[in-house]
Parts: sequence; C-alpha cells; structure tokens
Amino acid sequence: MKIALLGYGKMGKTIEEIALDRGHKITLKVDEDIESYDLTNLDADVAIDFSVPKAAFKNITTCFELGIPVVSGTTGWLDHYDKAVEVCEKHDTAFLYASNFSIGVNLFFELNEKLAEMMKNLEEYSVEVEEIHHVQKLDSPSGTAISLAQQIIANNPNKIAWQLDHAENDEIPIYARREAEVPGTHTVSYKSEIDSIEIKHTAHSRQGFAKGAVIAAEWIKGKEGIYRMQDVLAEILK
Ligand SMILES: NC(=O)c1ccc[n+]([C@@H]2O[C@H](COP(=O)([O-])OP(=O)(O)OC[C@H]3O[C@@H](n4cnc5c(N)ncnc54)[C@H](O)[C@@H]3O)[C@@H](O)[C@H]2O)c1
Ligand SMILES: O=C(O)C1=N[C@H](C(=O)O)CCC1
Repeated sequence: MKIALLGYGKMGKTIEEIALDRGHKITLKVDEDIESYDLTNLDADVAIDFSVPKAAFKNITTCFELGIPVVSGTTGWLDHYDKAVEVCEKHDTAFLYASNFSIGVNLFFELNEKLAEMMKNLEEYSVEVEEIHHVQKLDSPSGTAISLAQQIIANNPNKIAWQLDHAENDEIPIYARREAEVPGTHTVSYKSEIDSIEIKHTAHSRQGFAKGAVIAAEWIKGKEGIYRMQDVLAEILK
C-alpha cells in the first residue's frame, strides 16, 4: 500500500517504521503547510495525519479533494470535524478519526462505557478523569481524556459536561498533567467515603498508537464512508 504521511514528528516517524515493516511504501511526507508541496503526481492509497491542531483540517480536506482516504489521529481540531466529514462525502472518499488508535485504549474505552453504565445510579461516588502526557503536547486535555469523559456523559444522565481541572456536581473534572517523556496515561476514578474504583491505561511507548493507525489505514484502503476505530476492531477482534 502507498501511504502519504501528513505530519512527520514523533508519531509520523513511528508510523513510518511500522508501515515499512509491514511492507508498505511512503510516497509523501508533509511536515509543513501542505500547500507548499507539489501534489499533482501524488500516488497514495491512504493518507495518515498526525500533525498539529491548526493544520489538520487543511491536510485532511486536501487529500479528500484528491480522492484519497484519510486516517487521522491529530487531536485538538475537532471543532472542524463535521465540515471535514462534509468534504469527505462530497468527494466520495473515506475518513476515520480516532482520538486514540491503540488497541489497548480501545478496549479500555469499552470498559469505561460498561463501568459508567454500572455506576450511573450510585450517587455516593464522584467520578474524575486524569491524563498524563509528555511536556511537548500542544493540546490539553488529551483527546483520549475527552473521549472518556464523553462516554461517561453518554451513559450517566447525572453528568452533562466535562471541565478542565475543576467541576460542578453535574460535570466531570479532567485533570491534565505534563511530565517529561510520558507517552500517555489515562485513569478513570470513582470515589466514595467507603472505597475507590479505578481503571487505568498506561502506554509504554508510541508503538501502540502507530500500529493501530497503520492497521486502520490498511482497513480503510478502497472504502468509502465515515468510520470509527470500533469498525476496524469489530473485524480484527472477531
Ligand atoms: N490518536 C492517537 O492515537 C494519537 C497518538 C499520539 C499522538 N496523537 C496526536 O497526533 C498529533 C501529533 O503528535 P506527535 O507526538 O507526532 O507531535 P509532533 O509535534 O512530534 O509532530 C507533529 C509534526 O507536525 C509537523 N507540522 C507542523 N505544521 C504542519 C503542517 N501544516 N502539516 C503537516 N505537518 C505539520 C511538525 O513539524 C511536527 O513534525 C498530536 O495532535 C497528538 O495529540 C494522537
Ligand atoms: O502524545 C500525544 O499527544 C497523544 N495524544 C493523544 C491524545 O490527545 O489523546 C493520544 C495519546 C498520545
């Protein structure tokens, strides 16, 4: 498969290693404004976007205009997600966005949903989300922490929103911490006077995010439509 890499930083480079190992070719590496590249002869089956929040929309929609499906993991740009979906549909191509491509985190998402459903009537427990990432991270809270909070809100009618660092009773606090080289740690905690329940995912490197993104790219090649990582996992975990 021929892959265009949009963003060639920590994730772009890890994705390149894994893609080459799996027999793919990298036909383009974009690491600055996409308009400064000559895309006329671009030969790519899929584009993988792990860039910066301010560039993601332009990177992604430029590929849609060329009829190239996109897998995107860039966080912090989702105000423009619906517009990106429109452009994708207009050009009859495919899009898969995930705040976290790691298979382990996607299993953790399933656990989080189930636990939120079980806890929804136990008002003696407060709930919070904590994320820890490396100090270079541009966005806060992490996309994964927002996804976790949104899942709890969808499963618990007593919670209506999330807030960074503090929260009212009907909100979920997300605590974002930045520490040297941490690739990504997420914890969901329920606390009462009597006890606490915690579920936690710790990434030991970026390999899991990158491998998940390459698997998603292999899966989306030749498809049309809007997808989630759950669609990929439904096939690979069956
Ligand atoms: N979804 C996931 O599983 C997942 C996992 C890890 C990181 N991320 C997200 O991926 C993004 C990248 O993470 P990273 O750790 O590789 O960051 P990074 O800072 O190491 O890399 C970003 C790269 O984008 C480049 N860039 C700047 N402007 C650009 C433009 N206009 N077009 C293309 N590239 C441009 C930068 O030069 C840099 O090399 C972040 O938003 C991060 O939150 C998501
Ligand atoms: O390193 C990052 O940046 C990460 N970003 C994603 C997020 O915001 O959730 C996934 C974890 C790593």
